[in-house]
Amino acid sequence: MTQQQNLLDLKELRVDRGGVTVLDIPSFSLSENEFVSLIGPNGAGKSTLLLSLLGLMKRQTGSVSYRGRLIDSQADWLDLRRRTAMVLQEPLLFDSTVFDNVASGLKLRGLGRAEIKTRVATYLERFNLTHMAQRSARKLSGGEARRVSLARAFAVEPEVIFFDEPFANLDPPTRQALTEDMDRIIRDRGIAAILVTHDQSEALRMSQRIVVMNSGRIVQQGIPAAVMNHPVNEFVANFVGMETVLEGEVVSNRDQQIVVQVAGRELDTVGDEQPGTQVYCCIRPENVTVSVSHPDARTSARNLYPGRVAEVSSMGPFLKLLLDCGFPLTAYVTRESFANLELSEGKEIHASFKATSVHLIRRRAA
Ligand SMILES: Nc1ncnc2c1ncn2[C@@H]1O[C@H](COP(=O)(O)OP(=O)(O)OP(=O)(O)O)[C@@H](O)[C@H]1O
Repeated sequence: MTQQQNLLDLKELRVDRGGVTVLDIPSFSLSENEFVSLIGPNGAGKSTLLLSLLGLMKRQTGSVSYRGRLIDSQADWLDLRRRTAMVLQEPLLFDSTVFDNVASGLKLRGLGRAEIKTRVATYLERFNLTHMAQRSARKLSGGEARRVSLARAFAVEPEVIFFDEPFANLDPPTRQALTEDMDRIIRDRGIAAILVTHDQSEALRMSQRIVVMNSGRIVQQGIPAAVMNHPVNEFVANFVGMETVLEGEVVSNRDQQIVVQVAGRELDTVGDEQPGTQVYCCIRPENVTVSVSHPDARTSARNLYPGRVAEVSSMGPFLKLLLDCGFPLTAYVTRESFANLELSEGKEIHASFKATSVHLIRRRAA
């Protein structure tokens, strides 16, 4: 794979608000075509980081470079903002038609009337808004208004796009439809993106990299499966919820009975995904059963793997077992089961879980 050029590079950023340091980031970068999600609890500094990357936040220290060039004048910041677009949780539409709202960024950038008309028509169509072009933006539902704000952002054909919880409070089907539309355009046009989200499924589905923030700092970043399966500390482990997340590829689908290939093994699950689809298989630790002998073949669990206990750690009333079954798998057992089964690190076991316990999330190709 060729080395991708960094689009954005941020160095030594410190932001103080009300005498308190709310952001302290030694470095952060975004590559060409990359999709990064920022996750973290309320107040972690995610929105402040987005605003800082665009020079929209007063900072104590820090520099931003774009395509290797330091941004060091007001004209440079304006040029950077012209190449980017931002979508916020609030659609912030002005009191005019849907068409005018989508056209607004293009007028600001000085495009001619004919070009604006064509461009707006293209993006209204891509976001399924053509039939409401002349509707008042004031009379839209929450989901429609978000669609308009997305169309407006994409219409300027940005090189980088920033999303600050653009789908919060939308019902799951609307959210799913919007993320799919957005994902398609991002891939088609090779746009780099940073998404702030509280929805980890969304972060998994969309991103090539997840950045976990807490108290103004980046505490971990990496490919989604690495962050989910190998949290660097207790904070990240608690925050990401400790589900097992495995990268795989669907190899067959017969009447929605799906087989996914994961690290050379086959996993049975259910769903609509077709062969060739890249997916994450998410398995909650409470759905994994551990036994020391081969369990009765008549169990309803479709997935059964020999393995061994790689690591044991305490989780209050439970013990958390990290199992090595050729792929990592996390399971919870009670202290009583742990003693009865005479489990210990290194012990050989069988792990099983039902096909219906595997939650599939489509994954962006690397
Ligand atoms: N105007 C302000 N004055 C003082 N402190 C502020 C101000 N705005 C934000 N902060 C503080 O900066 C920190 C980072 O806030 P920020 O909004 O970036 O967090 P976030 O991770 O985006 O949170 P959320 O998930 O709640 O949107 C928080 O501690 C917040 O209280």
